Order: sequence, then C-alpha cells, then structure tokens
Amino acid sequence: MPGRVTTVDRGRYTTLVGEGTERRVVLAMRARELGRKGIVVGDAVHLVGDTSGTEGSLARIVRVSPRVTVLRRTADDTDPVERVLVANADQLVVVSALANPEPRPRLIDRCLVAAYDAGMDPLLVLTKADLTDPAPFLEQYAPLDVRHVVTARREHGTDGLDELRAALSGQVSVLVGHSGVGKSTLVNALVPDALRATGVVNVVTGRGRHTSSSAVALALPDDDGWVIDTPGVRSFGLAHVDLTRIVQHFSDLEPGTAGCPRGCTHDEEECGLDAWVASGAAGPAGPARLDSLRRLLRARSAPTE
Ligand SMILES: Nc1nc2c(ncn2[C@@H]2O[C@H](COP(=O)(O)OP(=O)(O)OP(=O)(O)O)[C@@H](O)[C@H]2O)c(=O)[nH]1
Ligand SMILES: [Zn+2]
Repeated sequence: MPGRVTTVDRGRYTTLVGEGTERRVVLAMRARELGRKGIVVGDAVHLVGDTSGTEGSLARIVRVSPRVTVLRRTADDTDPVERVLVANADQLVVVSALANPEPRPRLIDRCLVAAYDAGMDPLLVLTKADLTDPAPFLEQYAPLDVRHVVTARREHGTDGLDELRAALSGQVSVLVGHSGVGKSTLVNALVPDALRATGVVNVVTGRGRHTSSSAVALALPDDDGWVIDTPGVRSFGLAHVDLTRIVQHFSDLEPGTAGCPRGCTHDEEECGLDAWVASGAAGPAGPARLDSLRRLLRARSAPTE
C-alpha cells in the first residue's frame, strides 16, 4: 500500500494513503528491514500490515522510494549534522511580510539558494501589501526573476489568494517564513479545518493536533497538491551547496562560465562572467543579474539570522 509521510514524531510516522473518499490516515512504524534509513515528511513509502487506519492500528513502513528532491535543515548547536527536512517537494514557498515585520532580504536569499540546491522552484509570497506598497521590495528582486505572489488583507477577504492557489495547484510546496509574516493565516485559508484535522495525528493520544515543531504535510482540497508547513525552521543547510546548481538557475549567465578559470567561485577577479556581461552577451539586464547571482553566492556563507 503506497502512502505519503505527513508527520514524523518519535519513531511514529503519520501517513496518508488512498485517494479521494478512500483517503485515510495510517499511523506506522519502521520495519526492521529498513535498517538505519531515514524517513522524513514528504517521503513516498510502502506500507504493510494493518493499513486500515482504525484507532490503535499500526502499519509498518517497508520501503522508502528514491527521493526526487531533498531540502536540508542546517546543523545547529544541538545537532551537528545537516539533516533532510522534507523530501520530494516541488517548490519552496518563501513567505515574507512586506512590513510588520520588515522583510529580511538575506534570509530570503538564503531560502532561494536552498531551493535551487534542493532542486526545487522558489516562489516568493509577499504578505501584508495592505500595509505598504510592494513595488520597492519587488524592484530589489526583479533581476532574479523569481515567481512571486502578493497578498493583502482587505475588508472582504484576502487579495492574491486565488493566485496563490493557482501557483500551488498540483504541487508539493514547502512553506517557510519567520514568525509573524502571516504563514499560519495563509495555511488556514488554503487548507480548511476539516482537512487539517486529517493527516495531523498526535502520536501520544492517537488523535488531535500534532504539537511537535517538525514539518507537517497537509493535503490541499480536492487532492490538488500538498502544502508542507515548517514551524521553527529558521535556516537551511547551505554548507555543501554546489555552486553550479545555483548558476544553473541563471541560464543567461551560465554559458559565460566557460571563460572562468577552473574552480572559479564566480565572485573573484578572474571570473569570466564580468567580461561576458560587459560584452552584452547576457543582454541589458546582465549587470543586475550578475549582481544578484553574486548576492546569492555570498548569502551561502552569511551568518544565519
Ligand atoms: N495587515 C495584515 N496583517 C496580516 C496579514 N496576514 C496576516 N496578518 C497578521 O499578522 C499576524 C501574524 O500572522 P500569523 O499568520 O500568525 O503569522 P505566522 O507567520 O504564522 O507567525 P507565527 O504564528 O508566529 O509563526 C497576525 O496578527 C495576522 O492577523 C495581512 O495580509 N495583512
Ligand atoms: Zn566565474
């Protein structure tokens, strides 16, 4: 029985199996034959045993499918190892308020790098446009050509929500953002209460709301994709990011790296990209694009915020 891992908590895995009306929550443990193989939220797994999902039942996870993407959480003081946070997500939704709290461009840049490194498409969601004009902020990000959705609270509801739904449709999206940006407000609007209750099982009681601070996958209405909410994720593991994976996302600049010395950091005097851009090969936007690329490359080594 195939399933998708929605929460991980102390050796218990909440999974969702089945489609449509057959969809149900199945609590599972790992089978011995998995050895030390890790299981994270978003993993596609194969379950055996009692997959009825009835109260008190426990299935076993016997296989984990190869991961298409992996988003890593950074090592920190309590855990020196970079760990996979979420598997198989398509896009990284970086939620930032335009005001209250002020946007943190360095953190956003780090999120973009993490997305590129994970093989995920980034999507910027800029909330609270009712408080300030989004134009100055957007200008700063224009050369990066990152998709974005602007939301604003209005008397009749929230502007931009339909556009956001369209961007999430059929995708597995990880939502990140620091406290107060309005991420919970968005998740509540996207995933109705009834759906939120399923797939989010408290391991201790077997029902109710999951309280741990780990990622939680929530199915969007009508099986139209997933959002994975990540409370408490403040930074990503960028220590092992491969430069070429970032440069790949700058298709207008990438050919210019042919003129770089071996092992070029693309942020040094000998870098071939300066000449490439100066020759006009990257078009009129070239200089701003190169600045943005270098900003991201530097964000890798910036201290965590
Ligand atoms: N003006 C305005 N306020 C908003 C908007 N969206 C959310 N808020 C408010 O911003 C505050 C923070 O929203 P939350 O959804 O709790 O933010 P969060 O990112 O989940 O933050 P944590 O719960 O701390 O993780 C709340 O008081 C919301 O009512 C918006 O579009 N405009
Ligand atoms: Zn270079």
